[in-house]
Amino acid sequence: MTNLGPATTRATGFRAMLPRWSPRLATGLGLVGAIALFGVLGPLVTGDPAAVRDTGLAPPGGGHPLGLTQTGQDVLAQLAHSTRGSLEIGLLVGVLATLLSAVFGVLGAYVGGVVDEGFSLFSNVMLVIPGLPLVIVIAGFVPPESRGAWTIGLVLAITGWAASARVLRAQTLSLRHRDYVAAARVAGEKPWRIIAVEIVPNLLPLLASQFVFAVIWAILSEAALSFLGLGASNSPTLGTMLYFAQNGFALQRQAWWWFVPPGCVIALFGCGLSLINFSLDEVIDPRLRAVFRRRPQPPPPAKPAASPEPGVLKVDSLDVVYRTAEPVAAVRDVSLTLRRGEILGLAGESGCGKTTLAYAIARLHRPPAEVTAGSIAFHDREGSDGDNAVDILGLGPDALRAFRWDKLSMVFQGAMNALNPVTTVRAQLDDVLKTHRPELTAAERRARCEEVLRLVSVDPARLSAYAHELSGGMRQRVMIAMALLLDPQVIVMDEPTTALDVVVQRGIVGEILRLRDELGIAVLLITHDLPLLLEIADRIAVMKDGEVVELGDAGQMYRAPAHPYTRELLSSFPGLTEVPEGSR
Ligand SMILES: Nc1ncnc2c1ncn2[C@@H]1O[C@H](COP(=O)(O)OP(=O)(O)OP(=O)(O)O)[C@@H](O)[C@H]1O
Repeated sequence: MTNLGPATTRATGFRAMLPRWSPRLATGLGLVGAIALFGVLGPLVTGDPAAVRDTGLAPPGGGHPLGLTQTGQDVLAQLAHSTRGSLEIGLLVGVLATLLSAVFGVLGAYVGGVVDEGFSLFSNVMLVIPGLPLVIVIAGFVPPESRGAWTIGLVLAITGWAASARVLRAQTLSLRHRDYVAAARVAGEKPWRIIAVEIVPNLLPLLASQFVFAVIWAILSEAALSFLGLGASNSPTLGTMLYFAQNGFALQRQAWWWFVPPGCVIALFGCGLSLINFSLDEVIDPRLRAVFRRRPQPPPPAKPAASPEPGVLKVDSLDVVYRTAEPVAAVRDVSLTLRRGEILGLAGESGCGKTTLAYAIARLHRPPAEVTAGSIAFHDREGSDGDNAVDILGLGPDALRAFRWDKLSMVFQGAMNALNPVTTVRAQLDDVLKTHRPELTAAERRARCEEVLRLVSVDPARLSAYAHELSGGMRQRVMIAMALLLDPQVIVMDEPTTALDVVVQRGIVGEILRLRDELGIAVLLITHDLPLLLEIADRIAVMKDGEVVELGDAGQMYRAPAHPYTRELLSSFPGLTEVPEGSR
């Protein structure tokens, strides 16, 4: 049993946007930092890279740690100056390309309408023009005498921003519909402030990652251009160094010290920036952290079968931990039994672990969530309790696929958004039947789809509707119908009526009761809504900080709550005190 606290402190605000320290990030920063330092300080101590000596081509040694070129120039001095030149171009392109992509991606998507369409069209046109050939054409038009680092940087920036702009546009389109952005708009905040305060901070990890990518791209492209003789002709870069090495037949003359060092600096710099980029990816998608760090653990060994208490689902001493940087023990030593045909309510404040428990029961938890102790047993209708027991945590992938939805199904939190927007209701219901009941004919499947829709009081004509053509309550009913398709013995419902108005909520609650009575399904009903549970649940389990603090008959709990937290929860619904005793 873990001793971890349910709540932990986390990095907030700007600190939350910084990548976590890891060997990968340390190596990346080390490589980039060392090369940047070499580029900044190297030219100050290595002397004149253009100074010609009579010695000619010479390998490392004799006061020249990296040898001499064929004209007697010091390779180390050239490398230092070239590194500085390449870094300048990388930085310039990184800044310019990120700015251009932010203007065309973020601004367009936020303003919308014609501006967005215009910006989007322009980005798409830039995207389909092949990058490097365009750079070669543009660079070829600029006369060599005015082809400095700035010109090349500008050319690379103009050709390299479009892909990033599309990614930023997609992300901004998603962000601008979030509730907090709508709230800022309703509060009368000015558009520039909404972009600067609400949208851009959320895009920072993405912008940083795109900046890093643009720098890598610029350094590699500049090297390619220089190699072709189209690079910055009046300022040294790693690319021009390679160009001169190639012109001086360094490879044929086995003068490795001339071309290997610039090649290595390019490779190591790209490698360092890529490692930093991976760490930034983890900031954009924090789920990657846990996935990179942990492999899924095998489920704990099942405990010996418990006493034959009647029940279709038995959770015994279950612990679920989120293995994040500061592990969160979201479910702690939970034991409960769901009886056949019973509605068992699970109540508790937000964050107490209800959803985590529901997901663990359906084996839908994903890393970083991990069941660290306990067992979940399902007792099949076909056998007497204790026989035919299925150890849910021990099921293999195929057995789990066959078990889930067939014996135990789920109505998810926010189910209204769980329907696929681009396929009809029929197609979605049909898919479940095709997977689990391949023996059914098309006509039988259609009949079953119509039957379950009728069960939840939705007109079967709606089978050909898309999600957007249904009301919120209808979508919720369709989700319940989907959970009923295979005639399961248990349905776990996570907040099935949240976000619905009271009238629709009433209707759905009525359906749940009726289904329980008619089909004998056991329901584990999770909700914040304690009055609702008091009304329809047979028994209620109250959770606090990951533990079940009270479990008992709903009427009894209403009349005489045993745990102080249950009393507190009940008193937070003042209307409950007005309900005459025994009215349930
Ligand atoms: N992916 C995750 N990584 C780390 N901690 C998590 C993760 N998901 C949930 N938690 C933590 O686990 C605890 C339980 O969360 P859970 O979603 O189960 O609560 P809940 O009771 O269902 O809340 P609500 O009613 O608001 O949905 C919370 O402290 C939450 O912060």
